[in-house]
Amino acid sequence: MTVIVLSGPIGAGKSSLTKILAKYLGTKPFYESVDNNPVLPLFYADPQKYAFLLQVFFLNTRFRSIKDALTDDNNVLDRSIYEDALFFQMNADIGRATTEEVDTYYELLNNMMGQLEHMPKKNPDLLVHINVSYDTMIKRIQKRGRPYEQLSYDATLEDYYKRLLRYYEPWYEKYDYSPKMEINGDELDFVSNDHDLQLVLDQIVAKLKDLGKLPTSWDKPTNIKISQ
Ligand SMILES: Nc1ncnc2c1ncn2[C@@H]1O[C@H](COP(=O)(O)OP(=O)(O)OP(=O)(O)O)[C@@H](O)[C@H]1O
Ligand SMILES: Nc1nc(=O)c2ncn([C@H]3C[C@H](O)[C@@H](CO)O3)c2[nH]1
Repeated sequence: MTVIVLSGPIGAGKSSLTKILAKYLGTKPFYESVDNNPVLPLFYADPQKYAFLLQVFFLNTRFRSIKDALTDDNNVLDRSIYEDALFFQMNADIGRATTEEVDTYYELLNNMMGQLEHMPKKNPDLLVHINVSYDTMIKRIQKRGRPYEQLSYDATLEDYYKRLLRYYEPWYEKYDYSPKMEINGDELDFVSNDHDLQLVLDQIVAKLKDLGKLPTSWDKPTNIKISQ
């Protein structure tokens, strides 16, 4: 039984890999609230006003997802509570939260993280982090086409996205809730290239076997087409 959490910048491929991994390993995917998130378009239209509200929205859904996942013990999460503060701190650092909002946010987050310590399973089994460069990130954002994420919608998004990428490296180094591994999302096109996809899956399966989370005899499923 495994809980795998994915991480990585916007458009890195987390949702795509979550779907594939869940199918491949026979586990249940949990997706981030994006298309059903009423605050996200408000945030992009007026980040100053909505940064705190958006964070509380995400934090709440991520808390629910990680609790459910740690209970089910058979899940893949496309982003998780462990990444929440990265976004909020970055927004706070560029002046999008008051001191009171920052204090309230961290109290709430610490409270929630404290609750997780009382779960029978306390941590995920593996973090899979997808690294991408700025150019790849922008290409993927364009490919997916959410209007409010485009640079043409707001030219300051270039700085926002570049800044976000800079926050990921120290975040990954510091992350210690579980074993972790990185995927090169620039070089490996696991969405449209079956060879690359198999390479990524082989890396993840090898890591899970190393960790004793998959039996060494585990073999890839033969009855599903993973790229669909
Ligand atoms: N490795 C890849 N190669 C080619 N295209 C990719 C790759 N990963 C993702 N894509 C494409 O990039 C777009 C964004 O991917 P996806 O939604 O999986 O990213 P995400 O990390 O979940 O994004 P977000 O953080 O915004 O939720 C999609 O159109 C997807 O098909
Ligand atoms: N401010 C903020 N805080 C978060 O925790 C967070 N998580 C995701 N996002 C934004 C990025 C993509 O546009 C979109 C999908 O990832 O949602 C966030 N934005």
